Amino acid sequence: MDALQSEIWIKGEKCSGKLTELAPFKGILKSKAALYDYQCQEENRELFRYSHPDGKGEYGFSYHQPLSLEDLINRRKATQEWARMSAGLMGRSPDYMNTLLMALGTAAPHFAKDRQEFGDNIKRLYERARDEDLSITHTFINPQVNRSMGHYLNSSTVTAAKVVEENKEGIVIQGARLLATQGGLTDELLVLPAGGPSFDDSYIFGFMIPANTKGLKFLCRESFCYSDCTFDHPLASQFEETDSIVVFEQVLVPWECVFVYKNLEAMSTVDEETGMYAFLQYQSVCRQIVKLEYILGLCEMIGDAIQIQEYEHVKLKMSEIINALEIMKALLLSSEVNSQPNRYGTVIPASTPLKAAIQYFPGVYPRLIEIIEMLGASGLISIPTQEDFQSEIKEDLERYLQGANIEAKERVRLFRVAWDLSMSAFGSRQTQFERFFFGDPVRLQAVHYNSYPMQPFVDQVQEFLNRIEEN
Ligand SMILES: Cc1cc2nc3c(=O)[nH]c(=O)nc-3n(C[C@H](O)[C@H](O)[C@H](O)COP(=O)(O)OP(=O)(O)OC[C@H]3O[C@@H](n4cnc5c(N)ncnc54)[C@H](O)[C@@H]3O)c2cc1C
Repeated sequence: MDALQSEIWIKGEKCSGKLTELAPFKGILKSKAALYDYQCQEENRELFRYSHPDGKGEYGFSYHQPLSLEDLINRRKATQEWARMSAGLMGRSPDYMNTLLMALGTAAPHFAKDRQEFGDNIKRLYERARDEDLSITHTFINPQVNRSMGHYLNSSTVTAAKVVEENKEGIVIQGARLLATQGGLTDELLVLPAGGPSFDDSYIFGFMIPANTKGLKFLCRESFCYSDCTFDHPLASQFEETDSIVVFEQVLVPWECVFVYKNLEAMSTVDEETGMYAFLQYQSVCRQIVKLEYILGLCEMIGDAIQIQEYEHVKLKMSEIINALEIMKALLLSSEVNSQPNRYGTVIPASTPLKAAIQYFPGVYPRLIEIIEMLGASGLISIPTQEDFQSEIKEDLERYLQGANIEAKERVRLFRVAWDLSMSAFGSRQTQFERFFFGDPVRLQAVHYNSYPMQPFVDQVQEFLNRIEEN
């Protein structure tokens, strides 16, 4: 990441020097490095690495094409093991995008239908990313300038990224996209057409380019990592991913990086051909389950620290978390049990239960955060810092902030985690992330309804009606 020298802006300044030493980024980069280190440890080899039949080498699990249910289950175990290293808080751990690239790259003939070289390109991009174990960010959304139904993307004022020139070397992109989580903090950037109606084919492209490509700028939001003290900011100091607007300033995308171009048909059938959404949802649901496990454990520890578990409403709230966890686990299992190979041999988890999970979680997550706040109460506010515990008021804190069976500093450490997950800027952003990261929940629900096989249920009711004898 230090060597790339990608163009990253934060708080009005262009970053220079080593990213791994800059306050907003060093925590998340260290946490990502820990994932790769863990994957490389000899004792984790079986779970995290696989050998390709060509015998060329060993690769990270997230690039593995599952060819059996066993492969899929292994993918789940590895995904969740990685997710546990961040308590499910790293929404864009590298396996998210690697999984997408695997789904696209192993379905190369789909892209070759348009132009043979597009099939070759996606296969080569996948294999290079796999061989070098690259990390990738993505940006699939146009700027939020005007979302009205009749809005036509005006070509005289380019806002959404579009092709402005095509030449021998490639396509030239001008405009912006949002919202790249970890934008600038990955090796590469993957771009697919933004959803919704497209009146103009200059907005239809799919490519992957290095993050340091000339003209590519990552405009980061303010960092929510206010200090690197892990006692004061236990989560933000490690897992603040940053989000950025991606600006393309006359970016030349070489032809060899392009795999979709001005072909709406290739995009409208891409999910059915590659299973890409099912795989992205599968990775997300695996991670969300881990997050739920941590929320459940955290709430139980809060309850124990101040001895509130005997109260009926506390039990009810705890059972809400348990229900959410069990529902998500059941949906994930259903997606595995009903998985099917596609025409390229890739075993794709069933999409219907995953769609249900990916819509259910954004609804239930804010409620779970509310439960943390309701159980923690003032404990989420009475959270002195590490410096306070090292100062003259130490004895006061130790006496007045002790728990029922836990020392004050340990109790504050626990409640600080709860605060950072719920009430801090980092925690609020986590809630917004879970609401929106897979797309607008409103439109996702509509898509699910539109694609759900309704006829068998209608037939069932019709048969039932037919059986009722008139009197
Ligand atoms: C923390 C965070 C991280 C993210 N990370 C990434 C990332 O890494 N990569 C990436 O590509 N994207 C990322 N996203 C973007 C995410 O995909 C979008 O937020 C999501 O698709 C919704 O789009 P939008 O934010 O532009 O909302 P809008 O589409 O602008 O919606 C705003 C409101 O208007 C309503 N609305 C708008 N249009 C319609 C319509 N046609 N019909 C009905 N209602 C409508 C919506 O329901 C919503 O209430 C991230 C978002 C967040 C919040």
